[in-house]
Amino acid sequence: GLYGKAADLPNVSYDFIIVGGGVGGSVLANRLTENPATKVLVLEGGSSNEDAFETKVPFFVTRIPAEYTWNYTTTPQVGMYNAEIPFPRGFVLGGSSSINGMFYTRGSSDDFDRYAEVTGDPGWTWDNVQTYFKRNEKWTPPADGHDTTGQYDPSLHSTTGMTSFSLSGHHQALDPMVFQAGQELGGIFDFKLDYNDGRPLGLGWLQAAINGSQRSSAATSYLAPQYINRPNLHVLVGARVSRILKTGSGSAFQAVEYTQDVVNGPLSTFTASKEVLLAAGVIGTPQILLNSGIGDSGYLSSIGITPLVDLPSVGRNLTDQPTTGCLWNVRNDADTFDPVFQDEAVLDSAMDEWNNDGTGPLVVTPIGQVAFYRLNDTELADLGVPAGVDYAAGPNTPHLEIAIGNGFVSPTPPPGKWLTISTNLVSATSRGSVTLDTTGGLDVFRAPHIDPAFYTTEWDIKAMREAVKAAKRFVSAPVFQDYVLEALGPLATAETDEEIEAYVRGYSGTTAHPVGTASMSPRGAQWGVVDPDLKMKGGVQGVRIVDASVFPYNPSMHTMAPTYVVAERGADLIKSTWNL
Ligand SMILES: Cc1cc2nc3c(=O)[nH]c(=O)nc-3n(C[C@H](O)[C@H](O)[C@H](O)COP(=O)(O)OP(=O)(O)OC[C@H]3O[C@@H](n4cnc5c(N)ncnc54)[C@H](O)[C@@H]3O)c2cc1C
Repeated sequence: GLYGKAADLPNVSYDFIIVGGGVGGSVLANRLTENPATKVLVLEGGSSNEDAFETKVPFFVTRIPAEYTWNYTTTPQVGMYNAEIPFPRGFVLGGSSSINGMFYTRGSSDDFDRYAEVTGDPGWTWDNVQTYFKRNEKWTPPADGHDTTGQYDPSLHSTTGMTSFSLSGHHQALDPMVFQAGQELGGIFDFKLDYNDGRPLGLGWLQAAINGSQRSSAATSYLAPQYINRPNLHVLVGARVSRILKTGSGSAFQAVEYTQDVVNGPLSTFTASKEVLLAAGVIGTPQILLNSGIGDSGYLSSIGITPLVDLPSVGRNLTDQPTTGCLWNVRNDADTFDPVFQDEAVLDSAMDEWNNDGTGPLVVTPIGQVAFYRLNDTELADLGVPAGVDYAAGPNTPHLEIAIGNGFVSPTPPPGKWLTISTNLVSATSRGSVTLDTTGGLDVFRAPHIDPAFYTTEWDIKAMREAVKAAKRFVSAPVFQDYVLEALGPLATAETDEEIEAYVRGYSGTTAHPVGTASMSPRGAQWGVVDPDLKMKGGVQGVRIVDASVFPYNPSMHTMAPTYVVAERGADLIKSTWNL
C-alpha cells in the first residue's frame, strides 16, 4: 500500500528497504514482492504520482511543475562560459521516468558488451540482457491505431513485459518531410527501421514510453494498483533519506535514516533484516553515501565527516550527455504543434480530445524522429582523434544524436511556426562529480554540488560542433527549401568552427542522462563502488546499489531502458542470493 505518514505504516519488520521509488526502486519493489513472504519498504522523497496530472499527458513533458523535480542546478560550467544550468531529476514516485522525455532506446550491443568487459561479468553482455529488456517491455499499439508496418521491427519487441512502449499516436505534417530529407541526403540520415536492434545508426521513428494516450512510467507500470497494494509492499512517500547507518559490530549498514520533515526533523530509522537497496539515482545515491561516511576518506575528513569506509569513487565519474538546441523559423502556414501552447483555444480543444477520446496532439512527445550516427574515419582524423581511438563503445555505437520536433519544443513558444533539432553528444568524454555542499556547515539535506563538467574535453566540444553542422545540413535538404526560413538567434550567423563552438557553449543544457557516480567495477578492483552483482565494495555488508549510478560509461542512447535492465537483473541477483 501507499503511505503518506510513517505513523500509519503497519508494524512489520522488513526484509528489504529500498531507498528511492524511481526506475530502479520501482522495479525492485515489484519483483521482490512477487514472493508474498518477502516484506519490502520503499522510502521515496517525493510525492505520489497519482494526482500528478502533468506527468500523465505525454505532450506536457515540457510543463512538468517544479514540485515534481529536485530543482537542482549545476556548479558553474567552465566549458559553458561559467553558466549554472538546470539539472532536472524526478521528485515523485516513478522518479525521473515520471518527468522524462519518454524516449525508448536500449543502447548499442557494444555498450553492454563493454559493461561486461570492464566489470568482468559476462552477465552484462548485450546477448545476456535481452531477457531483461523483454521483461521490461510491453509493446503497445499507438493511440491513433495507425498501421505501423515499416515503422519498427516487431520481431525485436516483447508484448508481455511491464512498461508500455509505442510509436507516435498522432500524425505530424512534418513526418513525411523528415524521411524525404533523409532520402535526399542519405549517409548518416539513411532510414533505420528500428534503432533498438543493437546497432542504432540511421534515421528512424521515435519509440516512447507511452500507453495509449498516457505516459507509462516506472510508477504506472511496476507500481500499478495490483502491485502497490500487495500486503507485503509498503511505499512511504515524502520520506527523505539522509544516511545509511552501521548495524551490529561488523561492517553491515542495514539501517536507513530518514525524515518526513527536512526542516524540523526528527530523523528516524528503519532496519532491513536482509539488505538495504539504494536506488536514489545518480545524485541521491552518492549524496547518501557521502553523508554516511562512505567515500574518499581524505575528502570526507576535510569536510568534517568521519570516514567509515574509504571508497574514493563515490560521487566521481559523473558522466552526462550535453544537448544543444537548434531552432528554425518555418513558413507561417506550416502545420506545426506550436499553436497548442500559443493559443488557449487550441490547447482547450486538444485537452478535450485527450480527455474524451485519448487522441490528438497531446498523446505524443514533441519529438517525432531521431537519427543516431557516427563520425567517419576522415572526420575523426580531422577532429584530431588518433587513429584506432574510438570514444564510443564500438563500431555499432553512435557518437551523436539528432532529435527532430515539429515545432518549438518549449512550454512557452514565441510567436510563429518552428522546427526544433536537438543535437545530443551521446559518447561524451568529459567527467564530473557530485560532492556535498558544506557552505555554512554540514546539512544532509542540502542539494549537493553537481558538476557534469560539460565540454571540458576537446572531443566533446568538437564533436558537438559537428552535430550542429549536421543539423544545419539536414534543414538544407531540398524538401525544406520553401519550408525552413531562418535559424533562431546566433545559430543563423554561426558559420565558422569557432562561431559554432561558441554557439554550442552558449546554448547547451543537459539531456538529463547522467550515470557513473557509484560505478560497477570488477571484484577486487581498486576503483568503483559496487561489484558486478551490485553489492557494495569496501567491505560494506548488506547494501546494494540498483540505479543509473552503477553504469561505468553512459549507454550511447538515452538511459531509462538500460536502467530498467540493471534493475531487472538486479532483482534476479538479489533473489538468487536469498533463494527467493
Ligand atoms: C528531464 C529528464 C528527461 C529524460 N529523458 C529521458 C528519455 O527521454 N529517455 C530515457 O531513456 N531517459 C531519459 N531520462 C533519464 C532517465 O529517466 C533516468 O536515467 C532514469 O530514470 C534513472 O533511473 P534511476 O532509478 O537511477 O533514478 P530515478 O528514476 O531518478 O529515481 C530516483 C528516485 O530516488 C528518489 N530519491 C533521491 N534521493 C532520495 C533521498 N535522499 N531520499 C528518498 N528518495 C530519494 C527520487 O525522488 C527518485 O524518485 C530523462 C531524465 C530526466 C530527468
